[in-house]
Parts: sequence; structure tokens; C-alpha cells
Amino acid sequence: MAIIIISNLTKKFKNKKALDDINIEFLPGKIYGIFGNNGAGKTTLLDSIAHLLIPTTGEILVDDHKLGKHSKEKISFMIASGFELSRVKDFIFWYEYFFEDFDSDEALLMLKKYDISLKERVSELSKGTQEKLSVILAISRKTEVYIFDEPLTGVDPVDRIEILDLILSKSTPETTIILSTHLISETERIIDTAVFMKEGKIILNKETDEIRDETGLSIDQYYKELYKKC
Ligand SMILES: Nc1ncnc2c1ncn2[C@@H]1O[C@H](COP(=O)(O)OP(=O)(O)OP(=O)(O)O)[C@@H](O)[C@H]1O
Repeated sequence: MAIIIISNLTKKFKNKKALDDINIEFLPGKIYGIFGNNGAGKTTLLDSIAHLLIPTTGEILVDDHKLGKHSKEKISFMIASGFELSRVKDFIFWYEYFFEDFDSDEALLMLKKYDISLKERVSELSKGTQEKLSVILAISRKTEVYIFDEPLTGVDPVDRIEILDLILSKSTPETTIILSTHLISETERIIDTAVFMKEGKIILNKETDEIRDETGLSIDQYYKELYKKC
């Protein structure tokens, strides 16, 4: 059974439709890649699931519940802002305080591995290191859904492999991972289902193995072919 069911979801910013009648279900045990050109609506979709945005119309159900306290316990997502004055240790403290399922020992081990000091001001870290911190905080929670919006953009190619492996380590038959990225060729090895978005709509939602078998192309090649045409 789907853990997330989205029905007729539309999100407007003033008169602009960022999401246009989205219908999609996310299953446990799967890793979803959300791909699309700039402005396609990827972040708006992920922020809507994380309840950071309120839909204009439509519905999002998580584990059969409307978004709220229950979905907050089920979903862990990367934070992308609020870094201004805080130090790394403040984030560890807040996560421990707000989330009973946060494993601070696991987070501290990963911070050590990536040489991220607890004393550092987050705003003074490089963009890539901020992204690593954000991924570490998100995966140190024990939830059923993990959402990563562009987790690799500023990360160097060697660490990208490790960050992807960290994300992959959260994959179990019970967890759902949703990842948005422009780095299709680097992420497609871990993606089970590719979701292509354009102008606020989902134009493809298919198993990656099926795409490769049917087209003989990698997901990256198929994406480029499809977006060249439309
Ligand atoms: N807070 C906002 N106010 C007004 N318009 C917004 C806002 N957030 C997003 N939009 C608009 O909604 C559309 C979808 O934006 P969104 O950030 O979801 O796209 P995206 O697929 O994540 O793009 P990118 O790949 O560039 O990050 C864009 O046209 C964007 O300008």
C-alpha cells in the first residue's frame, strides 16, 4: 500500500501554477528520482509533501492521514534555510529536542567522518558542506519517508558517491526515499522509479529498469531525448 497518496494537487503562487493537478503515489521499499528542468515544480512538490507549503487545491495523504502531526513523525526532509546564526552543535541540539527518533550518536559519527566541527557557524561552511550537514541531519532520524531536494549540487564528485551511499543506507523494504536532482547520470544507479516533471505536471512515472529495457537508453539519455522534443 502507498505511504503517500497525492490527489489533484495544484499549487499556485499568485497566478502562476507551480503544480498543476498532480496525481501520484509513493510506495514503501522504493527510491524515487524526481527529475525536471528549472522551474518544473520539483521543490514545490517536495515542500508540499513536507508540509512546508499549503496546497491551493488537492490532497496529500501520508499513511492515510492528512498532513499534520502524524506526517511529521513519518517524514524526514533536508532543511535548506535557517542556517544564518547557528552553529553545527545547535542543529544537533534542536534535532534531539524536536525529534524523538533522532539518533545523535549516528549524526556525530558522520559529522566526524566528514570533518564538520560542532563549533563551526553553519553560514560559514561551504555550500557543499551545508548540504552534507543537511543530509546527515535528515538521515539521522528514524522515519519511513526521507525527502532530499538537490542533496548533491555543491558536493564534490568523490563525496557525492558517499552521500548517495549514505542515502541508500536508509533504503529498506519499509522506507520510501524521494530525491530530486539534476544529476541524473550520477544518481540513476540508486533510483527505482523515475518521475519526470515539466511545467508543474508529471509527464512520466516509470520504473527505471522498464525505461532501460524498453528504450535501450540510460535514464539520463532518455531524459535528454524526451526534453529535447517537448
Ligand atoms: N515562493 C514562491 N513564490 C512565487 N513563485 C514561486 C515560489 N516558489 C516557486 N515559485 C515558482 O514555481 C515554479 C516552480 O518552482 P520550483 O522551485 O518548484 O521548481 P524546481 O523544479 O524545483 O526548479 P529548479 O530545478 O530550478 O530548482 C517556478 O516557476 C517558480 O518561479
